[in-house]
Amino acid sequence: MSYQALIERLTSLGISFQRDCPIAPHTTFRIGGEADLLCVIESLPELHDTIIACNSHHIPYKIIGGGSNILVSDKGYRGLIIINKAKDWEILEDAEIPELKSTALARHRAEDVVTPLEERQNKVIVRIASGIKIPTLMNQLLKVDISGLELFAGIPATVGGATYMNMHGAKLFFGDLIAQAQLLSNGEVKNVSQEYFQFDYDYSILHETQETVLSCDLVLTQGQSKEAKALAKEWIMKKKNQPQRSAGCLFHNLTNEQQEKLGYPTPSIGYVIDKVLGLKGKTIGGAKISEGHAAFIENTGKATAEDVLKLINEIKKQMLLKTGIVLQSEIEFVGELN
Ligand SMILES: NC(=O)C1=CN([C@@H]2O[C@H](COP(=O)(O)OP(=O)(O)OC[C@H]3O[C@@H](n4cnc5c(N)ncnc54)[C@H](OP(=O)(O)O)[C@@H]3O)[C@@H](O)[C@H]2O)C=CC1
Ligand SMILES: C=C(O[C@H]1[C@H](O)[C@@H](CO)O[C@H](OP(=O)(O)OP(=O)(O)OC[C@H]2O[C@@H](n3ccc(=O)[nH]c3=O)[C@H](O)[C@@H]2O)[C@@H]1NC(C)=O)C(=O)O
Repeated sequence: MSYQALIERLTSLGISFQRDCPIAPHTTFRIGGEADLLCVIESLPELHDTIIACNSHHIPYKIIGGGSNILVSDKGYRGLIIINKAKDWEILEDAEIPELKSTALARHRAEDVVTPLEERQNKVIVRIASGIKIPTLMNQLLKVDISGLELFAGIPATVGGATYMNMHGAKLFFGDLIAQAQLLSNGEVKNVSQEYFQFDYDYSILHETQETVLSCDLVLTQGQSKEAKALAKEWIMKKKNQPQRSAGCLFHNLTNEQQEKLGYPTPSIGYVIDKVLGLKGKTIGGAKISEGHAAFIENTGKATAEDVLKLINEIKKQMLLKTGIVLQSEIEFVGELN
């Protein structure tokens, strides 16, 4: 693959890049080989222009947001890795507040659904660039007395990754808050509403279309920041056992039907890996099933992607043997993995 034309284009746009650059520092796992090319973009016009340049020179690219839901191959990535750090946001004054649907209500029993701070009369729409990290955004918004993200406190995802995966915190899904989004689709910018995404558990239509989220218009709450701060603190505390050098929960929790059929007290896949499969603490190379929460694999220092994959396969094998359930891993794989 020749990168010369792309390099010339990026240079003329003033976008700096590195060759043969390690991807691991841009992921929460801290695992992965080198990218042939890697650039860090700081604004939406840069993100837009970089993708257009890749398309016109037929160079594969991959966007990394928080890098919190990916496992990067030990062989790295052939193409351009784009680290998205576009972080502007603005309140859209007088924007119409649409009726929104909830993935949570479609999936869980209504009485189980936790909604963020019930009193939501004073709604506000905020347009947010896709590269900002959720904790940074939450804190900046709380400073101007806007709440609504507290159930996602402590999740190191960006707005783009959270949309792509329909991130959840408790039983609130990120897509539940999206009024509209601005996507880059085949070189064109388009506005789409919540319905377009077909949000489900760890799913949006972006898995099929490969469009890029430039920004999202979120319906948030004007006020209640004091209560929101307390709730955010509570969720951060609840997650204190979860390891940092990981990619979140590796598998979906059980469905209500699976849980009932197996007679387990919780749908938590962490519970199953720990108490049913007895695999908590199992280690392959530098990868370990976390002692803090067994749905996480953690990098104890020098784990490779191969180590993590072997551990994932071991969990899948034991799960199938003991419960008959075929587990699907929920993380995205980047580059060539065996
Ligand atoms: N509940 C929890 O405690 C935790 C949850 N998570 C989950 O991790 C997710 C990952 O977020 P993040 O770390 O930012 O994502 P990542 O950087 O890990 O990227 C994950 C995927 O999101 C896609 N993506 C990233 N940015 C964009 C964008 N602007 N437009 C379209 N697609 C994009 C990429 O797909 P591609 O380039 O192929 O389009 C990639 O495959 C969250 O949604 C959350 O669900 C993670 C950790 C903990
Ligand atoms: C980390 C993620 O989200 C996490 C989120 O952080 C936590 C917040 O409490 O709630 C979910 O975990 P979870 O369903 O395992 O909830 P927890 O409250 O941690 O555990 C539920 C029950 O399982 C038990 N449990 C959990 C882990 C474990 O190793 N052993 C165990 O016995 C716990 O004791 C508890 O009784 C999300 N997981 C999924 C797949 O929905 C993610 O999606 O990446």
